[in-house]
Amino acid sequence: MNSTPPQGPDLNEITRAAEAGVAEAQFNLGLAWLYGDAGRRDPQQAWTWLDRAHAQGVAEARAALGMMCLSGQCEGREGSFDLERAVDLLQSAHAGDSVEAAYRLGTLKMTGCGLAPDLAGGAAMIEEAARRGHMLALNDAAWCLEHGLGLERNPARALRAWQLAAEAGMPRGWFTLGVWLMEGRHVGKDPGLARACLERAARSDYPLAATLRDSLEASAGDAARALQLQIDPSARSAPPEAARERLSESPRIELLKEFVPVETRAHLIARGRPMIEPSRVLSDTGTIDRSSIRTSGETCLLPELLDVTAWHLLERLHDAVDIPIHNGEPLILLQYTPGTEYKPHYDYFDPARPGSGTALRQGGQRIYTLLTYLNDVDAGGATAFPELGLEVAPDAGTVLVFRNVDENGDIESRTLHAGLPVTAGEKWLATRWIREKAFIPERQ
Ligand SMILES: O=C(O)CCC(=O)C(=O)O
Ligand SMILES: [Fe+2]
Repeated sequence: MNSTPPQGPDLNEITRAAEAGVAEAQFNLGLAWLYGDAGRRDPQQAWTWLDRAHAQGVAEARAALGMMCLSGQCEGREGSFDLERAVDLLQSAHAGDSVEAAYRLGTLKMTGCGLAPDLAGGAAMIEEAARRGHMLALNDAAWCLEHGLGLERNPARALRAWQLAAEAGMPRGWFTLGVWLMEGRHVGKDPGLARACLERAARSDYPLAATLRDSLEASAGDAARALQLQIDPSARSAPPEAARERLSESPRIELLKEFVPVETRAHLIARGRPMIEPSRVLSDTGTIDRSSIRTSGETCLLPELLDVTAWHLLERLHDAVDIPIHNGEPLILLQYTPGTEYKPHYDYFDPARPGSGTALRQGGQRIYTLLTYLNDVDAGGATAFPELGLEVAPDAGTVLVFRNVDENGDIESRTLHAGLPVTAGEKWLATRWIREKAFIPERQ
């Protein structure tokens, strides 16, 4: 899926070629329908044309069909997921040399989704895709090299990978270089140069880039110099250690401060932003509907679509509460704009409530809630526990952890909580709800 989908006037020509049986045109037309460049999005058309290209041996079309199965558009039907078929299609595409398939299989292997978990094997495939110019793979490979995930930790190679990403125009590359220079991590501290790199990221509207840039007083340097940076062995090598703070013994509530680095936070906002839809809540009848209780926007990062950075955060969150990663519901990204809120509610499923049955069958009770604050909010947006007289400020990088059940596993009504209205700016939050058993969603 590296080629650019056709736009506007070209489309008629491509459609004619596709209808005449030209495989490459069928592939491009499929992508155009998939991403909406054909005027409107139509997964059915996308599937049809990609499938024809696939029948003619286009490996990247096979990879695109695999991606459709992963993202709930199998056979062009919305809401239809098929992990097994996705993996089959991706493996066959990879055998046919698809770069997209190498990248996606790499992430599935690393995260153990649909394939046996294999950190080193997954990282090797991601590196292969990065070497062949796959942009997302370049970012993920850099992350693996910096953090020693599946690849040997190597800041010098990570720096080179971020430089390549920046050079290729990826704002995440500029952002990371800016953060390293700002913190003096792996490279010498240089606020002027950091400002210039963050400015490049901010110009592409990369999340948090403008805020960080504005926090730097020094005059701007020339961002291009960041592409020649070398590792400085005397510089700091890692982000600061997180600190735990207990806010309540019973129910158990604690903060993990400075737990989530700014690159992860910006990346999650960047992933969430294009997919945000109005939030919904579980009703008494078991349906999931829009409601005045919860007026934020949200999206969910399905496990099949996790990238290495998002997955790495989940691993660390689950380690912090010592519960296996498969007990987690998919990560939810929430966006609150001024005036929006999440009114007082419980995260647990009350067994006495008629709508709870289906939810409880999918992995049991929600024993933990982990809320990660992704940005600093200009005003408002605290998380409040009215029964406990407690308010938690949404400090960027902090994780709020609370247990929704007591020592006996019974629901704990004092965990009643609310996301208070945001009064200025935006609030971005990542919510991870963790079940008592492995979470097995009910979906086709
Ligand atoms: O926005 C908040 O602070 C609370 C969010 C929340 O309660 C939830 O996502 O379950
Ligand atoms: Fe909640």
